[in-house]
Amino acid sequence: MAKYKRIFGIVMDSVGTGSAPDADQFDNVGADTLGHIGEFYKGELHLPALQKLGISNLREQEILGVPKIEIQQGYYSKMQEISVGKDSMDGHWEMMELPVKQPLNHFPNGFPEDLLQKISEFSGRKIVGNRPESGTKIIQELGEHQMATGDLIIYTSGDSVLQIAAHEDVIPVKELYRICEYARSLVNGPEYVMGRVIARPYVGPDKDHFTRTANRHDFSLSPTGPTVLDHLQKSGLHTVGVGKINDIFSGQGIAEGYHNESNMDGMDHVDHVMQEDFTGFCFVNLVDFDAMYGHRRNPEGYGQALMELDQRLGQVVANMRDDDLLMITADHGNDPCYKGSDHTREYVPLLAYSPSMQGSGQLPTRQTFADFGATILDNFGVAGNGVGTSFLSDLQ
Ligand SMILES: O=P(O)(O)O[C@H]1O[C@H](CO)[C@@H](O)[C@H]1O
Ligand SMILES: [Mn+2]
Ligand SMILES: [Mn+2]
Repeated sequence: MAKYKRIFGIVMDSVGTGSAPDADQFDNVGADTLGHIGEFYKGELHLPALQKLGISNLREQEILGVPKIEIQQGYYSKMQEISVGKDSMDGHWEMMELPVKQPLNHFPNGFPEDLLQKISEFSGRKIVGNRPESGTKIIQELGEHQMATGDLIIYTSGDSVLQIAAHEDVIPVKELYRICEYARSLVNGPEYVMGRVIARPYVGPDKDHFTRTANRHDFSLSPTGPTVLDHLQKSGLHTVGVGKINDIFSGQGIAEGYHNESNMDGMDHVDHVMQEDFTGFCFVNLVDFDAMYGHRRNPEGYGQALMELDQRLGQVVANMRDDDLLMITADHGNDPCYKGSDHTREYVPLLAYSPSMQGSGQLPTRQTFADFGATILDNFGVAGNGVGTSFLSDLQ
């Protein structure tokens, strides 16, 4: 019989905990999402629920305002990434035992002409932008032009992403999705292989009032092999995806899915799923940390969002059943105090708690995010891709 009947895995998107040993290869030495937010708050960052779970204990240096404590609930550690990229897809796929080993295409100098021409012909629209840029900056710069001309705003970042920004009144969301689906078909290989095509709709009257909407949609590369989610589903276990999870795995291996309007909406979905009776795995992504604060280099907003989540986590912990396991982690870093506007190559936290645990303490640092998925498979006695190492027997 499974040790835990229900496993809840919550990914705090981009909440890294210090630069990874290979950060130099990404020009990210010194990045530390949690550490720098703590410093920014000068001791006023309060995360009591995460603190009890060991969020500071897992670090060499505690988060300012969140002292290390002696008795933790459950087990804590940190995980290192082996995927070649530092995007959400890399992180989540690796957690599900499918690390991304093949480098994907990046376009730091803009997309090739042939690709853009095809998108232009398909959509009947001209293309502007075509460079790596922050999504909020580029709509401020080109949004009014788009309103006047109907041109598509296409841009990228340090990740393997092709993003299309479109004002909802000028290019309806449905049309934008169709264009993105077409663009997706162009970057599935063999010539170009990209992680994600992302629809970026926004609204607003003018450049000082544009806001992006929750109609964002990610069109990911389909998983290139079976994932932990597939293995679980094939073995008759229930799988739930909350937030971006469904997009990241192209729906593969997910039986029940929820779209999040925000982090708090995501936590409402968690509360809802916690009331359901099932045997299996609920995989949750909370993207606001990344999209609203990390890429925007906004440490104040980031800290606020962490404190809001912390309150909700306190309730989750209180509502857990004895045979529930909660694991909290992240998919990459995005230090809001770092240069640029891209993700940062960092360790991610790993917190594991069940009310049935008798012990607590530190687990060895995980050499790959895949240990997360390997532990879930081990719990249900299901064979996987053999990539990670289960820490199930350490949870006592
Ligand atoms: O600046 P915005 O549009 O939020 O884009 C960011 O979001 C993408 C996906 O996380 C990243 O690759 C980065 O480009
Ligand atoms: Mn992410
Ligand atoms: Mn991101």
